[in-house]
Amino acid sequence: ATDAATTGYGYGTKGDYKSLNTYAYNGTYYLYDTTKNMSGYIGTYTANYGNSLPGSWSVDSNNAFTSSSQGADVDAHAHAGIVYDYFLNTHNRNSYNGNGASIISTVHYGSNYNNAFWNGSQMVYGDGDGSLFSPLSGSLDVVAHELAHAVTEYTANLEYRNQSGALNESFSDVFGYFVEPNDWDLGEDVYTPGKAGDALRSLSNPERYGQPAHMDDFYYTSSDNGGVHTNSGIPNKAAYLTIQSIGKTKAEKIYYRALNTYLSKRSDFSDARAALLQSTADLYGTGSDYNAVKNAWDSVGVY
Ligand SMILES: Cc1cccc(C(=O)O)c1OC(=O)C1CC1
Ligand SMILES: [Zn+2]
Repeated sequence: ATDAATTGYGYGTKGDYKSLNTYAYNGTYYLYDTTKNMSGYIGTYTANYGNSLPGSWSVDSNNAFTSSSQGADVDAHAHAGIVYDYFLNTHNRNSYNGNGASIISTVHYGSNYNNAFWNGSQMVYGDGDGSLFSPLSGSLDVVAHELAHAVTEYTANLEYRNQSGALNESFSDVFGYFVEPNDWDLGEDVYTPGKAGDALRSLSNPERYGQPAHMDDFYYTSSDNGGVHTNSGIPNKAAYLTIQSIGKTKAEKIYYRALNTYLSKRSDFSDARAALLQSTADLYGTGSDYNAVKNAWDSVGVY
């Protein structure tokens, strides 16, 4: 059989041209990227609107993934490659397990499914219902958010409930910003396609989308695993203040070091403050950067 790594192209869900790392096998082209220095590969599949995973390979007959139904596939594949490159180039981490594990994405999951998630083995994206969300792989910060859940699982493994769960969510939102730092919003590219200027969450103004930005407003609830998508506003605000003070380059190093070196499954907000202060001291000493991190967590009422 003739088979080889190829370069194809396609249009994302926004109609934007994207070059794609594909693979030719027996005259069919696959969203199968073997160009990275991984023991595995980056592969994109489609659930064909069903619920079985990973589903079937996303393929094309002429290496041009240009049909409208392929937009989500194109975005998931291209964005996964960008996020892989970010963790390797910025943090010297080879994939989510640090050892080149395959990055698998499945798109067209379910019907009008307004969610995206890491299921412990792979990323899964719904197409959205066209009102609340457009296909969720269309947003780079969403893909980074999901892959960051995998990184967290293989590092601190923050338990997905209460404060440790809100930290889990916050680290995913913060790495979503680090990968796509052109705004403080999360999911804005796929959230409410019919309405401009809004987002799923905001790091700079969590309150804008119903999240607390201070411990005084911590939301005690049994829903959403103890409000993990709500209370993440508090560490998110601290991250925003930190990045504004010490800059993205230093901030992303202390966030990665805290997650990879100091945090563990039951860590709470106070542990995150301590872990980020220790990471700052390790990397940059206890001068102005250290005081900026301290002030950020003081500002959100976490000591
Ligand atoms: C849209 C959505 C629904 C439920 C869970 C998640 C989740 O992955 O926690 C989710 O994705 C996000 O939050 C990403 C950032 C937009
Ligand atoms: Zn999440």
